[in-house]
Amino acid sequence: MQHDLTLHNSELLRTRNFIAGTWRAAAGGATLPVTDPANQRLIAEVPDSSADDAQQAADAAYAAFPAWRATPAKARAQVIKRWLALILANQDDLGRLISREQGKPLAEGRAEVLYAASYVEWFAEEAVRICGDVIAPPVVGRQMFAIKEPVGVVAVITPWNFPAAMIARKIAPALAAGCSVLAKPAEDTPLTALALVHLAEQAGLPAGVLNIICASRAQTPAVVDAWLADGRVRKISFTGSTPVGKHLARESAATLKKLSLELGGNAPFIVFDDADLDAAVQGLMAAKFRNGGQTCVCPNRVYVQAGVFEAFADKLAAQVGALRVGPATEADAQIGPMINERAVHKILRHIDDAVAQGAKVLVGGHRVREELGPNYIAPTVLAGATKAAALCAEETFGPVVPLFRFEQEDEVLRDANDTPFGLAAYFYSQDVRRIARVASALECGIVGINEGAVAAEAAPFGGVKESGYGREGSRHGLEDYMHIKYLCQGGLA
Ligand SMILES: NC(=O)c1ccc[n+]([C@@H]2O[C@H](COP(=O)([O-])OP(=O)(O)OC[C@H]3O[C@@H](n4cnc5c(N)ncnc54)[C@H](O)[C@@H]3O)[C@@H](O)[C@H]2O)c1
Ligand SMILES: O=C[C@H](O)CS(=O)(=O)O
Repeated sequence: MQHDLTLHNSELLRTRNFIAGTWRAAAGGATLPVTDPANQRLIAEVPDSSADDAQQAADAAYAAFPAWRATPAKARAQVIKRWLALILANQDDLGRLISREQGKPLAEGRAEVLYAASYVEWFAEEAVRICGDVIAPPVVGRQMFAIKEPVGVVAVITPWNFPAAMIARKIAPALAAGCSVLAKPAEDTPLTALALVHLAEQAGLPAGVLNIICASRAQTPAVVDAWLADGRVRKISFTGSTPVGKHLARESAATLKKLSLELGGNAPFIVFDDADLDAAVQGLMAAKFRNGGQTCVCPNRVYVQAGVFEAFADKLAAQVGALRVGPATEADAQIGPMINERAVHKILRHIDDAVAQGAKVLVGGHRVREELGPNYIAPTVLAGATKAAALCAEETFGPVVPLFRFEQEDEVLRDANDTPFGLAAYFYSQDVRRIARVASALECGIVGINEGAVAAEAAPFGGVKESGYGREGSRHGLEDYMHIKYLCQGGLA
């Protein structure tokens, strides 16, 4: 059953699983609703899959892998390029689909399509540059080679905050490497992923090479656990929360699967007293309020050196207070609804906890636009939060900026690194020696130096510590979908 989502290309609204080249309902016939976070209205219903569906998908992917692996890299690249062309040709519809099911402003939805497409383009090009080594033999009569081979069947599990980009930056390298794919998108935002798979089918991807099944939060463990227990599934590529990432790491040990884990963050954003304050404010606005703060790399703690604290706080509060909150249907909306009530409750808990411990609300701090629904939070700046505040240890994943004052560099580096997470960090300084020291001292995978917008397909994206391991994008992104085989040929003396 579908509701009022009109697309230029109506074929993009898919409400079935895609297994072995056919669109089908869940084996048990169950469905789950996909609702618009802007107003809680039903958009469509998709299959609520079970372990049976997971098994069927794994059968299909395993059967399709040998032929796809044997397909010349150039031919694989051509299919991926056709997929790219179809994604770009459907940018408007895909952008609207993203905004509708995830809630982000339409401009951000359209931009995400281009971001997703940039990964597809990157790995279409990388596919034909997979090279190995010819090794100088240490003894006479021997030839030695190191070749790269696809790992096999890959399960990709993705979050709701970037419904197109997160799945594209997994499927594209997997296909480029010659792997076959099992995809399980987030229960809140399956429609974009289903549309992308439809376009991959249109691009001529052979049946069984790419399979996608949807599942509710309740059914997802059964689906993914079936893949975890299946020895034919040789890799899990996961983007999501650290607790789920740890679960996948534990459960994949039984069959020693290769893992890529892009997990939670708790990014510090540091403003030193020698920073360009206007640039720092702009950088923070870009990093923090993209997708309403619902990104894994957005600043979660903002440290400002004492000498510039008041000036920075004033500049920031003025900009944050001017942000417009509303649904994607409002052209001037800059901050959309949060994804669901659970997310809203966490954000409000963080604000209330910080205030209870002495923080002052400079702007925001409450729900807004409640006539539209319960998921709208006012962009918020807090000053004077303590280290004991929940928002210091936990990822808020919303439009909340807690400002912390600091005196010395060594003090702020200690605080910045005082977290089990290590995904992204940002700092603003114009002192070249400080830039070198701080960039080296920060414990994370991504550092923005006088820059708040770090995402790019050419960059290795990933974290350290409990933000996971593996890298997505860049020339490193393909390695996670391949292994190296050493060939030693003797008898040539
Ligand atoms: N590092 C990154 O690139 C990155 C990107 C986006 C989001 N994230 C992180 O993801 C989190 C927010 O996304 P989320 O709420 O969708 O995360 P989540 O971990 O709840 O869900 C992510 C995916 O895992 C699935 N899942 C949930 N429970 C599972 C289980 N027991 N077994 C198998 N799969 C399960 C979900 O259905 C979803 O598809 C945040 O922590 C954010 O930092 C990280
Ligand atoms: O939320 C996580 C995304 O990976 C952030 S980004 O779009 O890659 O910067």
